[in-house]
Amino acid sequence: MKYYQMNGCGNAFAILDGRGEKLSLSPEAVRRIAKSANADQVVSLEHSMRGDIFMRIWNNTGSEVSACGNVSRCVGWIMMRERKRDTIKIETEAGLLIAKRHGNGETMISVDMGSPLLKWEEIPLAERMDTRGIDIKIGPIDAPYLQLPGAVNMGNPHCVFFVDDLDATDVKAIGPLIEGHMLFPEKVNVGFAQILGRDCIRLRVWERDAGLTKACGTGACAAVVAGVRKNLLNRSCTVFVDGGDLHIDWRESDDHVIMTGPIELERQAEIKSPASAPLFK
Ligand SMILES: N[C@@H](CCC[C@H](N)C(=O)O)C(=O)O
Repeated sequence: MKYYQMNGCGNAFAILDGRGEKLSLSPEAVRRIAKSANADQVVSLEHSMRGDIFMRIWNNTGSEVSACGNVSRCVGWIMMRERKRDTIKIETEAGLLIAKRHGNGETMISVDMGSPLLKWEEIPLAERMDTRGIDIKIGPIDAPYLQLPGAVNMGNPHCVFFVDDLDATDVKAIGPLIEGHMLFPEKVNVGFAQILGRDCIRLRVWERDAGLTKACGTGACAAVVAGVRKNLLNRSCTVFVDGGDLHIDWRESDDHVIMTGPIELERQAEIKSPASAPLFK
């Protein structure tokens, strides 16, 4: 089976091509592969009835998830190379994604991430609330230093705080507190965005079940959607993450969010089984 180590803006992945055999990974196997590859997420590729490929995704702690923006670009690139095409349909548990090569750049890929889900029950939240600014405050009750994060589902749940100074924000302390907050029955990815201009933000994301990563693609989409809904941002926006830049377009014409960014192939090998993935290292 083919095995890849790739990253999208520094968000690191171990990708196993399980199309040749029935690949079923236990949470323990996922954790072991992720640890040995130093990956944030582990992905298996399977045959698809609806698209060119089916992509199954796990966080490095072993939980299965329906969406991952950065790995969608990586899988799109693998399939573009295999099929010698510039457009690929990727089936996920959250629906069908279309990946396209962007411009002439071999490794710049755009993915149509579909429409954001914005109703409270779609996030999901535990109770009815205006998702443009949900009722969470951090700090003293009469002078919170962070409050009213926007909530957005991009195939996975996100909440996004807009902060004055990202470097002064303790993402590693606040992230886990909010990740498991009782308002989020499925837990949540927690974004911290600093506005640099109406078309430009800096973003760090404490990812659900994976911790702080160098980039979160769905997090970047969610941050722009949340910023537009608060009238802080334009619909077309550059997002500076710790591992690079992503460009996000929340299209007015069809409500779809288009994410564009780079991918990098770090290593590739033929392995006998998932158990031999660590030997590759
Ligand atoms: N790195 C991702 C998101 C991965 C899933 C997330 N941790 C979750 O549990 O929802 C991205 O690029 O979108």
